[in-house]
Amino acid sequence: MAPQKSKFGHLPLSTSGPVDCALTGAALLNTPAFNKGSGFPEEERVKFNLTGLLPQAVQTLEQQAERAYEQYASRPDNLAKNTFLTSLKDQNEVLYYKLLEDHLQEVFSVVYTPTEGDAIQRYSKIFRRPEGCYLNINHQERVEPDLAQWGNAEDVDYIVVTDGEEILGIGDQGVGGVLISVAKLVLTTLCAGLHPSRCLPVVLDCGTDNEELLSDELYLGLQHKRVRGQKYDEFVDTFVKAARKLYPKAYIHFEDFGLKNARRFLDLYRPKMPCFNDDVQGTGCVTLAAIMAGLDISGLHLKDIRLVVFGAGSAGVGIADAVRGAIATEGGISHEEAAKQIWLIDRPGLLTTDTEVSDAQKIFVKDASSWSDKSTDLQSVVETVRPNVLIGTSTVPGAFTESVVKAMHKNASRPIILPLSNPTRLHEAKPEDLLKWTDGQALVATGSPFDPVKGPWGENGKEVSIEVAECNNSVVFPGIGLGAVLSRASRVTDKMLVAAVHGVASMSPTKKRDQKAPLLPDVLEVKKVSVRVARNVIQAAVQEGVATERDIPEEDDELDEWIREQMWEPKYRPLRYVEPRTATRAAKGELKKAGTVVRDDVSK
Ligand SMILES: NC(=O)c1ccc[n+]([C@@H]2O[C@H](COP(=O)([O-])OP(=O)(O)OC[C@H]3O[C@@H](n4cnc5c(N)ncnc54)[C@H](O)[C@@H]3O)[C@@H](O)[C@H]2O)c1
Ligand SMILES: O=C(O)C[C@H](O)C(=O)O
Ligand SMILES: [Mg+2]
Repeated sequence: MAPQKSKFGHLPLSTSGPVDCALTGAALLNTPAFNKGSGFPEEERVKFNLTGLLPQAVQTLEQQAERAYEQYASRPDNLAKNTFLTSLKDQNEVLYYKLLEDHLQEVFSVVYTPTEGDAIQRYSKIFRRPEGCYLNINHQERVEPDLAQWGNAEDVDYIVVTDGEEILGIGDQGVGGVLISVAKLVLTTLCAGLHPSRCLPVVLDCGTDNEELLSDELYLGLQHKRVRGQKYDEFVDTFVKAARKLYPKAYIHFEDFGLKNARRFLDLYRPKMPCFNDDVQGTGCVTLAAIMAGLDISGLHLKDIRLVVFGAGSAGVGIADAVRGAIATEGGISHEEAAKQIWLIDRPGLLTTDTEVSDAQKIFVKDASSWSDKSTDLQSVVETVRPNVLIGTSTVPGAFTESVVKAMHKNASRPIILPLSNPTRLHEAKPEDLLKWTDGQALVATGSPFDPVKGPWGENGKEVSIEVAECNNSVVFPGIGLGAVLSRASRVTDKMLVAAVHGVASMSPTKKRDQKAPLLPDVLEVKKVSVRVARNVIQAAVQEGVATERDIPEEDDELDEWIREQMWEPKYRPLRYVEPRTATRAAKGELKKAGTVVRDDVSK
């Protein structure tokens, strides 16, 4: 079968056309990127020496997905389901993504927040096979050769890297953090069609300060305290430099680094390469989009915002920055002026000129003298500053008490309240309580998924069901990554991020003027959202002069088609046999877990 040519010509990520493969027999069945199991058609069974290794029936991907779903559904709990899916991914990648796509709503929380958090905590207990690239702080000379095993310069588009120090809200998980890199990449494929074989999950193993892991003899990482200081900085820098050298086009996504490091590395590397910190920037973008949707419903504007952020770490300050930028841009005022509308609270209470703060927090501190006669805890701050938006990124469950919420509601008829701490048990409040305490008036979105809340908040006390949007960076990071990868952006600029926010906000169900609509698009819309976000990001990259890809279509419709054509989909593609001697490394299946890289035929 001749490779299908796109009307756009050369598309490095195109997913149509046959796949070159030099593997045969059992080796082919054991290579998840090529394996089709009972889905191998008759002629491929003959050509690739599979007859005798498979039962006779040739089944469709749909039939296989049905069977796999039945097996999945029979697992007793979410962690067992998560483990089942990990094994499936290890056997047949197309079938895995097909199952996820067919049951998106149901599986989202199983492959991602919150169940992935449980899998990470139990990493060394439930481990079966390695996934991703494990780098060792004690052997920095091996960073480059270890990373080089993942392919040639053209083979990697997207890298997620973590050092495992601040995983979700569950703290230091050491080497188990690799599973957050894996999960974020599953979403980039599922939600934005990044080619699964062109994504690379990395964990920087620096040791761990988690005593439980240190005393667990089954722990799989370096069993010593976290290395910090100069050696740690050198390790991160060695990794970044090696990644840039080996895969010069790859986009680097930093995930779940510790508070002190997340911002520092972002500031250091951002001006030099296409990189992104999801906890700071992704969370900032999606939360700003949710706030904008909430303002729309309550008839307010960015200039009216009075925002209290509880938990001023990576996510909290990232959100504050995004909101500050938006207020400044809309109002044509300085960032210092805009910061006056935002109050940050952390362990010591409100951050004031008397509190020790980080560089990133500095712009938000309030004059201590004007607070000298007042308490600076959450309740007092809410009573004093009368916020209309309250955000939780503190990992303190239940911090938004009835009394705090009622005090806020006194001055804000439609308070926007976003408890974002993950996993679910760490949320600052439950949606049902927030709605109960505010007579159904709170505009709520949460960091992890929650069921709709029923209550007597319709006309004449009629019972209504209120859907709660998930305000998770997963709404936006896949689309930002897709846009950056397709435009081959040399940087990720502020304007590209603002464009992403507008992309998400434009798809909020509240645009239909439904006062009870969730603030953000539903998970089922996720691919459409990613295309929209990618379009905005690409257009901003072109305007900013950082897009290095030529031939990017100008018109919206054509650009959307160009984006969609390059998104990988879970479909079986015909295999074309190539001699091992002449095969590329990818086709030989030598790369990544003994062979999950697939070279797209159309790029030749
Ligand atoms: N929904 C999302 O998309 C999303 C994105 C990123 C982070 N998060 C969640 O947000 C939480 C924080 O993540 P992070 O990366 O910012 O972590 P972080 O460690 O950088 O920040 C947490 C902050 O909360 C503060 N804090 C702790 N106890 C407090 C208390 N009693 N009172 C006030 N402040 C307190 C800490 O001092 C720290 O500054 C986590 O639960 C994480 O899962 C959610
Ligand atoms: O991973 C998530 O669910 C969101 C976020 O990146 C977090 O660290 O909590
Ligand atoms: Mg995170």
